[in-house]
Amino acid sequence: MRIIELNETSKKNILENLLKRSPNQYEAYANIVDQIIKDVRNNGDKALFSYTKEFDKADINEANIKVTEEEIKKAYQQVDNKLLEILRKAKKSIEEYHTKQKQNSWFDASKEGIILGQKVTPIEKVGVYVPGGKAAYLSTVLMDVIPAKVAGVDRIVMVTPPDTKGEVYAGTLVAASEAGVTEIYKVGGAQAIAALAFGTKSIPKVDKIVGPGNIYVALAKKAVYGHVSIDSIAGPSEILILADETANPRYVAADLLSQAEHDELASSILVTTSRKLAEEVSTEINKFLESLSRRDIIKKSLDNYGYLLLAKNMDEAIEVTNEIASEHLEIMTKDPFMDMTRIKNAGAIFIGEYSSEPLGDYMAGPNHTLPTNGTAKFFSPLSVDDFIKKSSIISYTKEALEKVHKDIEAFALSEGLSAHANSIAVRFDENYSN
Ligand SMILES: NC(=O)c1ccc[n+]([C@@H]2O[C@H](COP(=O)([O-])OP(=O)(O)OC[C@H]3O[C@@H](n4cnc5c(N)ncnc54)[C@H](O)[C@@H]3O)[C@@H](O)[C@H]2O)c1
Ligand SMILES: N[C@H](CO)Cc1c[nH]c[nH+]1
Ligand SMILES: [Zn+2]
Repeated sequence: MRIIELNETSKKNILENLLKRSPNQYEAYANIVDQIIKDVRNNGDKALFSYTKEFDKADINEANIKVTEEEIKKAYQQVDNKLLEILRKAKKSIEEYHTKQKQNSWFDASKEGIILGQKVTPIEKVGVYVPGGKAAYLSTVLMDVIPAKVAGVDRIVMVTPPDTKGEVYAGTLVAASEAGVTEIYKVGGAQAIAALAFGTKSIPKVDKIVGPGNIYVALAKKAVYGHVSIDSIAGPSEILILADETANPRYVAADLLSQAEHDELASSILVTTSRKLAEEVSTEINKFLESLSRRDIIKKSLDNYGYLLLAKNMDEAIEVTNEIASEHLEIMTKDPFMDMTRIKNAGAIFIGEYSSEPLGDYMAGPNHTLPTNGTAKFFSPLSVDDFIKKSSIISYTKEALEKVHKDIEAFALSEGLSAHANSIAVRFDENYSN
């Protein structure tokens, strides 16, 4: 991996290169995605089955699209007990963490004659996309479904692409059942997103779609936004490690490699004040690489989007870290908690040398569906908030309204809205009494 000294030009070039990975840069795929969505909207199941045949090479029809109880039972028989135990442990910590995010309705009656409040209601029907192309994402099932359950969502509809035999990986089915999914359908890609957004004979229309996926899925979510709500548009994985001379180069190298294996488009960046550390990390990466299974993906991702960046001092290191706004940020410095207080933009922050990123992917409890491609500047991790909505509550007695009625009427008239003014005034019209 190359070592690059930070200056204005190198910073600009790196930021531009990283943004090439954004779903916003893939308009070339938009035509095919729009066509798939239109087709599913107009032709329902027929289009859905035909795209599943074309892209997933699977024969799916009305009779086999929905995963049955028998298929779930069979999946449990196929899954190792040890894995089931691990899934349950992960579920417990994800549940504990997300329960702390829960917001309650509140009512304030502290002013005479007035009750104001906020009523929290779960979204009724949610669609969860679980990727099924290049890898099985059991952990993503837990991360996307558990916050919906904690929020109190009634109906959780999961979609995931089938294999060529028309089946879904047993581990994915078990994770879905453990997490509490209501129903599972064997469809993927843009066609699955369109089906959830508009409904077909086999698949129910939902109110919101969440979950990561490839470029077709990301663009389809973007296209149906407005017909349904969506979470953020998750792009390829990212890690940035902020480290000084006290960091262990082996740990830094191992952690950079962990996200590189997700995708050729994943990005892995070290920002350090120590040239010695950068050189040692480069050596350690080469040593580890030989023993890793997804070497080809890792090499491509490191060649295109891997950087060892040398900063003049911690101020410059933190400034570029905030500018990149990485999905995952690890801090391995002398005083990582103090440095964390200066971080403004990051999806998840891992503090200290024993908080390696995969801990957050699987077990710690916080969500691993995080903002990518610099969107941590304005987006947050998937959370219970994504599965609720709020209604404002307003209740005034006659006496309370009387104190402000003249102000409201004047305010309304200043906007030229006499019917608004009238709706208040009519209640204090002395010619009529109730
Ligand atoms: N951010 C996160 O939390 C997170 C978690 C897990 C996975 N991911 C990401 O999700 C992505 C998963 O992608 P994937 O491809 O493995 O699975 P996927 O399920 O997203 O995509 C597979 C589907 O893509 C469609 N497709 C494939 N080729 C097509 C074509 N030529 N035209 C139209 N549609 C086509 C097919 O319908 C297929 O079912 C990866 O980029 C991974 O990094 C992110
Ligand atoms: N690191 C990914 C999110 O960027 C999530 C994941 C799932 N499995 C392993 N990792
Ligand atoms: Zn990961």
